[in-house]
Amino acid sequence: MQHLIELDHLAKSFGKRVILHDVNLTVNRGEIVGLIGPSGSGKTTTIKTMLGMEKATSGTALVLGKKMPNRLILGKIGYMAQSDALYESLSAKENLEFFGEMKGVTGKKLHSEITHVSRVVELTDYLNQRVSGYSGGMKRRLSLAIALLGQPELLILDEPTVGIDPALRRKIWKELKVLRDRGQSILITTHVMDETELTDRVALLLHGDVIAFDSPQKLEKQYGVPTIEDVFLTAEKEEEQNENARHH
Ligand SMILES: Nc1ncnc2c1ncn2[C@@H]1O[C@H](COP(=O)(O)OP(=O)(O)OP(=O)(O)O)[C@@H](O)[C@H]1O
Repeated sequence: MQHLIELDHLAKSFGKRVILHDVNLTVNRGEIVGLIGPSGSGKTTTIKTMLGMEKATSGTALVLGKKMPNRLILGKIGYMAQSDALYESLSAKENLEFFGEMKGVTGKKLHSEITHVSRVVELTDYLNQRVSGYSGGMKRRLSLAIALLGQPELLILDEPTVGIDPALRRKIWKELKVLRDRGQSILITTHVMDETELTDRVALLLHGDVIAFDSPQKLEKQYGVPTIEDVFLTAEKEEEQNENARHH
């Protein structure tokens, strides 16, 4: 298997509304790929369609070489959805135990992993608290910790750093790089442009198309600008001009 994720001319409409036009994207082993785009550009729809939670209108999506949904494959990836799916009446620790066991991590291994992932997201002191008393940011952090359990070869993280303060965000990125260096692969969506400077490759999603896909450094060079935010603004402007030219 060459790519852990391979999206080939993926398209998705809801009724007459086209959300994804033509999304092409790959994730290789041991790399962090960012998917950025403004709110409503189709990031979550891309992820849900690739995971088979939404049916593609056309095109193909392969995850670990297989078409989703596929239960075996789902057990092998760490997926963090945009909305938290946690057991509110249970403690954080009980949530981690439950989801860890579902992934087949048990006994001492489970407890050492829980200790580690809780540290990464700085929830060690709150593990015995019920999730219903958690803030939004704490719930995001717990969801991320759950996704990391079992050291999955592929992590798919949908806006994992929303509601998380900058210091912890930096720490989380550091951990993601450690995982990447160990050979795990990560697809991460965000609308925080400066976060994508930390990815190996970044796909810019605009109106349901990937308008550019390369390393942040190469994109900055190609567009002759200093940041990914500038790349995005420049690419967006070019797209608009192309659109206008097509209509005149
Ligand atoms: N089930 C659905 N039925 C109809 N429209 C939908 C459905 N799901 C998403 N959409 C529409 O698709 C568009 C893209 O939504 P999506 O959630 O993929 O964007 P996003 O890039 O993840 O945005 P955000 O950063 O705000 O989460 C939105 O306009 C949304 O209203």
